[in-house]
Amino acid sequence: MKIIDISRRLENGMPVWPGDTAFHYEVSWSKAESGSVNVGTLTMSTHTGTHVDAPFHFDDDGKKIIDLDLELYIGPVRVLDMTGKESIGVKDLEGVDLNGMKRVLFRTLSWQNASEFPEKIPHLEADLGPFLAERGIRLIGVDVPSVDPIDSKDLYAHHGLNENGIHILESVLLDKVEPGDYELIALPLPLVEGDGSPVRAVLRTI
Ligand SMILES: N[C@@H](CC(=O)c1ccccc1NC=O)C(=O)O
Ligand SMILES: [Zn+2]
Ligand SMILES: [Zn+2]
Repeated sequence: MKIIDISRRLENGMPVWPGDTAFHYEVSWSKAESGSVNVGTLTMSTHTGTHVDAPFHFDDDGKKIIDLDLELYIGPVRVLDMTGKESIGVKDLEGVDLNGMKRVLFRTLSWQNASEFPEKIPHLEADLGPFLAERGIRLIGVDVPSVDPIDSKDLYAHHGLNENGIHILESVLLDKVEPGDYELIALPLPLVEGDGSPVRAVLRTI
């Protein structure tokens, strides 16, 4: 059994959503000062790097991170090849076997330069929510920072998935992952007020 880390590295200077808080880590209390330990301070947006969205991110009445069912974030997942697509919809999933799967990851490989925030990403189409829900999917993950276009304000895909009970994992790193079946572990932090949370996402070969 092998563990594949599909998390983006969290480091100063890393790309973040345009206009959002930059990621910053520093040792704020050094061993020289404290006499015993280095202690760090983090400043970051909840949508930094590999992260999950809580429905509260796009719905004032939606669930917060602490309310999410952890069962969703651990278990069998199918990685599907979606390379070369401008958007992903039902048309791309016809004939794809999702039998018994609760979790799916779309591997678009469209975010080529990891040190820069992408200008254009493949988005999910509105027809996907009902289609995936009917087939039992509860969690969807993408290797780009959003399931909607970067400049979207209506966030159709976010809402459409949420209305169908499907949760969202964003900015996983699938460059070294072959399509197929794995076990996913991607647990959010216990953020009581959180609209999103960074996760350490891994795949285990089965
Ligand atoms: N929907 C995107 C994030 C997003 O839209 C966003 C993230 C940080 C700061 C501003 C954002 N959107 C502003 O319109 C996401 O779920 O990660
Ligand atoms: Zn997000
Ligand atoms: Zn999102």
